Amino acid sequence: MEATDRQGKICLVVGGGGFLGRHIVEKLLDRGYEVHVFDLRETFKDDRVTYFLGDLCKKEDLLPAMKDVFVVFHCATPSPLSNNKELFHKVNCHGTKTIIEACKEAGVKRLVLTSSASVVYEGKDVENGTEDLPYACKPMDYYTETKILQEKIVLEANSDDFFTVAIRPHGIFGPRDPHMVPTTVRTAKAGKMKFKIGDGKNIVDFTFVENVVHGHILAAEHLEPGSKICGKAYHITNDEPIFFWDFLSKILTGLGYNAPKKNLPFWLVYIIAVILQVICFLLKPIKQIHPTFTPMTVSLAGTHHYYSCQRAIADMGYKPLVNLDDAIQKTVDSFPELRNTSK
Ligand SMILES: NC(=O)C1=CN([C@@H]2O[C@H](COP(=O)(O)OP(=O)(O)OC[C@H]3O[C@@H](n4cnc5c(N)ncnc54)[C@H](O)[C@@H]3O)[C@@H](O)[C@H]2O)C=CC1
Ligand SMILES: CC(C)CCC[C@@H](C)[C@H]1CC[C@H]2C3=C(CC[C@]12C)[C@@]1(C)CCC(=O)C[C@@H]1CC3
Repeated sequence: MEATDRQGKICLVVGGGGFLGRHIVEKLLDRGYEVHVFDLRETFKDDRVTYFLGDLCKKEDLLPAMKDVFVVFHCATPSPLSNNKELFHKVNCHGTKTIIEACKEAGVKRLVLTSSASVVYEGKDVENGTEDLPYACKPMDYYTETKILQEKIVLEANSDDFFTVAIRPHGIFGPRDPHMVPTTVRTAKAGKMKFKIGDGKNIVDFTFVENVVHGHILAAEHLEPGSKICGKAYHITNDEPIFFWDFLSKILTGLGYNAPKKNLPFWLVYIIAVILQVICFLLKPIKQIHPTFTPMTVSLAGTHHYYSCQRAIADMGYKPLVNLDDAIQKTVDSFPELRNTSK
């Protein structure tokens, strides 16, 4: 899309106050779009942005933000590492249906959903998985369960006059990441990162946030009547699968922490995670506990899960903008507050 074509076009980023959402906002502004943000919370101020505070589950909150909008990016979610079944179903399912209703009422024609490559993951190895893999029959957590439902809702809404596409990133990291890097450092600081889970040879995709943003904007600019991307899902990765524990070790050593050297059997850690899950379930009426080591996180740490992005390369001309080594360095440099000062 030419720069002149972008002028006057309004993009709405639902969840634009979050990690990925704010990076999408910044890149849209750089490319000359007018940008609205819709979020529960105002996490930043920018005179170029029109910020709407509200709950995406309420159509009356959404409609003012949708006036004259060219495309909606929906990247809102409750925190993926929480375990609130009701909230996940409310926001990711009911909320997404509400966004679609509001789009149609406001005359918005394009919706780009941030889905997740994890919609096909159920704790077993996925090696170079394509978008044709079936959805997970037994999702490992409520987050994944509702991301599957959400993607189905959005892709099924695609029609001759309402164009939708789902972008499936995997393992997003980068500046202002609230999940990956802070959780890794917190775990290391707690002395729980002394061991690798499994043999340390499981291969995984980690995707730099700027590459995820690039995939989203490419999709929005290809989302036209008759386009082959309409109603489809696309994996967006760095296209550089890496040993899971090599990636974490680069992040940890980059921030001055020791990388895990020894190994623990995967099955042993998994059994401990399951026992922890049962204990947390029993204690729920007394106290909400969110352990770092859950069956899901342990499985992600001990199995292969990397995906082919050939469909995005072929259909949208996607190509990662930042390679993994540069991305890791940019990320480490962006978290001075997480650096190990005790050495
Ligand atoms: N972080 C990762 O590694 C991956 C994330 N994703 C997807 O990327 C998207 C963005 O994820 P992150 O940026 O990491 O999440 P985040 O937690 O940083 O941002 C989510 C935003 O959604 C907003 N939100 C939540 N409920 C809302 C509601 N009811 N109304 C309005 N706003 C609401 C939050 O306030 C927050 O600003 C999500 O859809 C997630 O499923 C997909 C693959 C990997
Ligand atoms: C405690 C260690 C064993 C793991 C530390 C790193 C983890 C916090 C991250 C490693 C893989 C990440 C991941 C996600 C969140 C953070 C990790 C578990 C997601 C679940 C985020 C939301 C998604 O859509 C899928 C991601 C898969 C990878």
